[in-house]
Amino acid sequence: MALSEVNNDRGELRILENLDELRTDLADYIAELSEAAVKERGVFAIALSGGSLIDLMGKLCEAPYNKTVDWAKWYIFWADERVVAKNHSDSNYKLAKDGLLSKVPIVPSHIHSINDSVSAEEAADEYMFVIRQLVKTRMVSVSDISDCPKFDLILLGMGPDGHIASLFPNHSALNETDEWVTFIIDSPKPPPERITFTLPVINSASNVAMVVTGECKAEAVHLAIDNIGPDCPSLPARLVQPTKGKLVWFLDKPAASKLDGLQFSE
Ligand SMILES: O=C1O[C@H](COP(=O)(O)O)[C@@H](O)[C@H](O)[C@H]1O
Repeated sequence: MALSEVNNDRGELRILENLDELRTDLADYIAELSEAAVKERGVFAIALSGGSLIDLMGKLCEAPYNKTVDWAKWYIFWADERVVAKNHSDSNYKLAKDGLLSKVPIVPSHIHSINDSVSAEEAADEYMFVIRQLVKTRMVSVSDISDCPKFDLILLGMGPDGHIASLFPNHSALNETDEWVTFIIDSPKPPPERITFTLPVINSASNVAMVVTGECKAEAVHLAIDNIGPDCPSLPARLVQPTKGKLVWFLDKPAASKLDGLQFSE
């Protein structure tokens, strides 16, 4: 069972005993949001990240979720992507395809991955154009405050440096407010060329889940969540603040180990 609490404006914290419990809680959460979105809008627009997230979503490929989730109503996007061939081991698309999308009955035309045969800049522009068309047809909702797409759920991981999607600490992409998707060619973590949702898009989502595990991320979790006063660095993860949507953190105990005021009994 999750140790769950609300930490002021930093969202709901769900701290799970171990990775198995986290996987189950995350699958339940995604399945519930999918059901609610399909009931309300007829579709579920979900944006994935790469990294450890896909493995942590693995329970969705198993019973009961593989049978109970309305996969035909899912529209898949990526919060960030590395600009490499789709069959490259660095591709977030390949990771999701191998670990999830090939194991459940998602409609292939609902999978909106980037064009991997153009430059990072062109890939970002094309991807934004695709999202714009889907906003027009309301497959993706629109935020009434920002005019940004309002995804039903954006799933984010976080690096030990506090980066989310491909928004890295102190990078100018963090300041991009005009575009929905931007590109970088100097990622501090390889590969260097990436496209990424911008903060306004992330913060316009109906739901944002931060899925973070492992002790190497404990310090970044503390800096992203705790009230650390005026010296608070502008850690990308701390800038995830959905305007009207709901933010939930899924943490295992090692990732949560440096949070203020939490004590775990052995
Ligand atoms: O490079 C990336 O890293 C982050 C974090 O990955 P993780 O393996 O530490 O969970 C990931 O969320 C992002 O999508 C990816 O491109």
